[in-house]
Amino acid sequence: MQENVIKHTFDVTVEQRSQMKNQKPLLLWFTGLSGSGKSTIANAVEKALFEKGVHTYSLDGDNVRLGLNSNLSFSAEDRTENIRRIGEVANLMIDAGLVVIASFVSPYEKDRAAVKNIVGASKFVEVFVNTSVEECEKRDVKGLYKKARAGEIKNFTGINAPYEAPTNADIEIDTINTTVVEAVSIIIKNIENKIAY
Ligand SMILES: Nc1ncnc2c1ncn2[C@@H]1O[C@H](COP(=O)(O)OS(=O)(=O)O)[C@@H](OP(=O)(O)O)[C@H]1O
Ligand SMILES: Nc1ncnc2c1ncn2[C@@H]1O[C@H](COP(=O)(O)OP(=O)(O)O)[C@@H](O)[C@H]1O
Repeated sequence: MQENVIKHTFDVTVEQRSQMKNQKPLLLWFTGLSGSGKSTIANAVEKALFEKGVHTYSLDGDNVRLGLNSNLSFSAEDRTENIRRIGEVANLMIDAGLVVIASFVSPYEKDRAAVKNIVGASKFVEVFVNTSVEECEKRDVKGLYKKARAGEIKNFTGINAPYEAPTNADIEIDTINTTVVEAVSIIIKNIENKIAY
């Protein structure tokens, strides 16, 4: 598509930036229904990493949709574009040497696979926050399930839009049987070797 654009190479490399930060960059990708616990666990993981001196940055559904992706809806096509742009942004942050924590519903398997392809499989860790629709609806943190049931939100994931659950996530967290503290410990254990310089 961009036939007249030629990639520029800079002298300071990702390896040098990584060495300076004493860490290897990584994308930790949380997927799950609205209210499943993505932001809660991602926030706790970022705090734990921050305390260990790891340079992180969090990308979160609501925040990105209020800014960078404010022109996108929740149609299947726009969700795909949402996730593609986030994958590209995460890839730039990886190039900057950061451990990126992304929390998006990301309901389509092919979109998550595309992000993995953008950043490279070795730098992608998928965390499936596995909470049933029934439980998310019971929590209804933002009152969105109530609105969706009342027909006030169309294309609401889990109610009237699909969620394709990952079949081979690197980490799966069942939030009924796993506390936030336990989830953090499972996730940190999984990634500590991957981010160690
Ligand atoms: N129709 C519909 N379906 C799902 N979610 C909806 C919808 N409308 C608004 N919201 C709110 O937007 C947040 C999800 O945005 P994402 O960018 O993560 O969605 S997606 O990955 O593009 O599917 C999601 O935030 P989280 O609750 O943090 O997941 C909701 O608060
Ligand atoms: N084990 C758990 N892990 C994560 N969240 C939990 C857990 N148990 C209860 N919750 C609650 O579920 C809600 C999840 O909301 P949130 O993190 O905003 O979800 P999401 O980002 O997936 O929309 C929060 O109110 C949180 O306190």
